[in-house]
Amino acid sequence: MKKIILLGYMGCGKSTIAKELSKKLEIPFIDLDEFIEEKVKMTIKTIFAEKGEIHFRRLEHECFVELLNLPEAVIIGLGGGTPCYANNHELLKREDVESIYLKASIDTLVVRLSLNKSNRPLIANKNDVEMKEFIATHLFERSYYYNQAQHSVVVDQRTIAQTVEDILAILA
Ligand SMILES: Nc1ncnc2c1ncn2[C@@H]1O[C@H](COP(=O)(O)OP(=O)(O)OP(=O)(O)O)[C@@H](O)[C@H]1O
Ligand SMILES: O=C(O)C1=C[C@@H](O)[C@@H](O)[C@H](O)C1
Ligand SMILES: [Mg+2]
Repeated sequence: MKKIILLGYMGCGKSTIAKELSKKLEIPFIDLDEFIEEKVKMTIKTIFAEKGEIHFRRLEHECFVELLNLPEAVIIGLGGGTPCYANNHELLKREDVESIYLKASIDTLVVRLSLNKSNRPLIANKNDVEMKEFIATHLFERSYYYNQAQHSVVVDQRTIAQTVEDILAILA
């Protein structure tokens, strides 16, 4: 069965949008970050701190493949970095998936992330000015991978409900 994959930078709204989409489509939603945390019984923050990012990226790839191999239809919300490592971006092009990039501007990301950054290890220790600089560079580096998705929707100035409608139109 087809998998619907939502991807994009931290804070673009993957988890929020996927939850709503899941209600509308009556297809279960699995958040890759949460799946990883449950599997190894550690938070992402602790995995980064104790095992390092390379270990996390390997685990993330294995878990992503495991979810793609599930027999049933599911909505998968990727981690912010998932498409950018381990050739995961190639998996976004598979025929049995619909991959959708939630495209947010730097300003949108700064607003959304400044509200809740403590659980996001890559930005947890940055002030607002450092965070904007970091996001600008990082988003530029990552855009190539995000743009490998089959579809993209701009999420700036859109409510959660509007973005869900935009995605439903793509899937129709
Ligand atoms: N229109 C909107 N669409 C989606 N999220 C929004 C919107 N407006 C505000 N938000 C908020 O943006 C924040 C980030 O959303 P969310 O946690 O879903 O992002 P994410 O892409 O899953 O991030 P991460 O990669 O860190 O898991 C949340 O606090 C959410 O409520
Ligand atoms: O953008 C990233 O590289 C990350 C995003 C989060 O979803 C987590 O997967 C982790 O904090 C790394
Ligand atoms: Mg999320």
